[in-house]
Amino acid sequence: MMPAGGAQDVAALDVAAVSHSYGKKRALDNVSFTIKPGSFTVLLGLNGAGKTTLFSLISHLYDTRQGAIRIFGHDIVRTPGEALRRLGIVFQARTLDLDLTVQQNLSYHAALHGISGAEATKRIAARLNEVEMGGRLHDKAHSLSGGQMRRVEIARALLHEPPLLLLDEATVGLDVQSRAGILANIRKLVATRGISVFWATHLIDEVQPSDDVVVLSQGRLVANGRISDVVTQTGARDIGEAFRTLSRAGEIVPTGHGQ
Ligand SMILES: Nc1ncnc2c1ncn2[C@@H]1O[C@H](COP(=O)(O)OP(=O)(O)OP(=O)(O)O)[C@@H](O)[C@H]1O
Repeated sequence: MMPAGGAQDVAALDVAAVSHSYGKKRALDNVSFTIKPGSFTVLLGLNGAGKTTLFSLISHLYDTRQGAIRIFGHDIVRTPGEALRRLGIVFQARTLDLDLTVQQNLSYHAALHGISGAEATKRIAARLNEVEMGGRLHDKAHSLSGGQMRRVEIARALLHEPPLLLLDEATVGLDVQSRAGILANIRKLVATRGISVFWATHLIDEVQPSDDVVVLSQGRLVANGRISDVVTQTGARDIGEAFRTLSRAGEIVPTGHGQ
């Protein structure tokens, strides 16, 4: 099933010539790329590459002053309501209210999107089941593990049925098993529901050759395309080596990270 995001040929996300500065610090420099509908696209970059800045612009936390960002054709500055309706976000920082139950956390978010009553109840149950958290509806958020909280946040981000989901370092701080479980869950959503996912990480082991990738280094786009093609273009043996080469091209590999 394809989600109702827009025509098939419209990009899920179109980032066009976007720059952003904090005072004199240029965090993003003329970045352009698109994300195809129904794809899993990885945003790779070492610390300080500009990933969080890019996500803040896409989610309209910051104004895009240079360049344009469109979500399924809707400009985030000119038509933020239309654009944001199509976007779900899981931030790096934990955002559940720990004193509320899982259901209360999700009901609150549903209400913000104008979803209430039986429809909210139905959607909350369906989304929690998808992330294997259906049995925890009435538990307080503080009783969940870090990985379980992340799953609930993913369910919450999908309540308004956005066709594009952004996740900013969603697996940071989790153990290997939780990381793998969450990643598998998200990949399943792409395969079964046709959602487009933009997954920011600095962990190479979360990437598969068939994924699309956007590589940022020091605020510049240094590679974009199917991972297997990017690996071939850089003459590397694997994505790890390709990423190290691309990071060196951006002159940002810190001591001990490059070789
Ligand atoms: N509020 C701010 N004020 C000044 N400089 C900032 C601010 N936020 C980010 N920067 C700088 O902009 C650049 C990009 O930062 P950003 O947080 O977007 O990178 P990132 O790829 O998300 O890194 P990390 O994984 O460490 O969060 C960095 O050099 C950072 O120091």
